[in-house]
Amino acid sequence: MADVQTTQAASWRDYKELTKPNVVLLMILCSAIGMFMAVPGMVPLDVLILGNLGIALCAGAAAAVNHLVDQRIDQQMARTLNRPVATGKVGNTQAAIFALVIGGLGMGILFVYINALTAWLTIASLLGYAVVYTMFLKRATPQNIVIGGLAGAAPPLLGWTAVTGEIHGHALLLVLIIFAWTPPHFWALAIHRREEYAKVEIPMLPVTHGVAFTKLHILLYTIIMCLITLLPYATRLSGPLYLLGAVVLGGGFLYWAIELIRDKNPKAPMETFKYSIIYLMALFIIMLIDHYLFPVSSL
Ligand code: HEM
Ligand SMILES: CC(C)=CCC/C(C)=C/CC/C(C)=C/COP(=O)(O)OP(=O)(O)O
Repeated sequence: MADVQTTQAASWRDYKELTKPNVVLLMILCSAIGMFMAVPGMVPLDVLILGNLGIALCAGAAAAVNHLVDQRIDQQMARTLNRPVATGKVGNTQAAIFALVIGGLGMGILFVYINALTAWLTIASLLGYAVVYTMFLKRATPQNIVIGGLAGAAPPLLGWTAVTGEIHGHALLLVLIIFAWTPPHFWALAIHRREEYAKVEIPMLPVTHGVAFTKLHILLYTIIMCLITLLPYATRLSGPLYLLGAVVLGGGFLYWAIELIRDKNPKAPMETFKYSIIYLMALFIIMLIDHYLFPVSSL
């Protein structure tokens, strides 16, 4: 890959953009809440700070690799053409060094201050997104984001193992929630952007199987996700406040999934996408509040 001609000096903002900061922020919210859910009391402050820092740096490194690898397609899509590697503001070598430095730092923090299990699981997620999804699956199959979604769904498990050093069924349940959430989250946006994905020959579901098929699958995954979100209550990880939150928020998601199928509102795909982000954020925050208001021992 030849270095794109660097036309303008890169600023710290360009490097921040390389890490997909908003995506990583929501992931860190999920990993931090995974930590709190793993224990009845307070999470040790060093684990809270260093654990999330390590996970965030690794996720940011994975995102920087994604910018590097996807620069050609990013240059051709309106949504992504101003990205720092796509424009050449950050060169290939600079982006690669940046990813290596922050990724190495993140791994070092996790190995030294947290535990090897969390470090290995985080490395697996980093490679899952940067290599398996970005370099292969994304270009190979419309199931790309379903399989690749596992890497993005890992944060609550990473948070949980950072505190306990063990994989617990409850942590896997939290992963399952994000895993089921990812297809509706992404396909809603992919419907809106289907022409751009078609132009760059990325086989996203609305491109390969059409919009109606994708909407049906958004509804099916939303139903599965809503059922999965009941499991923390059923398995006594969470209490009544969480259950209420999951039902109300899930109802909102189902509303948008049905709106999509009714096809009366041209803004519905982007509204569904935006709602998906609020949904995940709110679901995890309510789970956290419930954890302390209705501790397991009182249920
Ligand atoms: C393979 C899995 C995923 C795919 C394919 C995907 C795809 C996308 C895409 C294409 C965008 C639009 C980015 C843009 O506007 O430039 C986006 C935005 C976003 N995603 Fe995802 N996503 C995935 C997983 C996740 C996960 C696991 C989280 C958090 C737990 C997440 C949180 C977000 C947030 C917060 C935004 C808004 C970013 C912003 O406004 O800057 N995504 N996602
Ligand atoms: C260590 C750890 C937890 C790693 C997780 C890595 C990570 C940042 C995953 C983000 C998922 C995401 C935004 C996918 C979009 O990619 P895309 O290439 O399809 O979207 P784009 O076109 O906007 O780049």
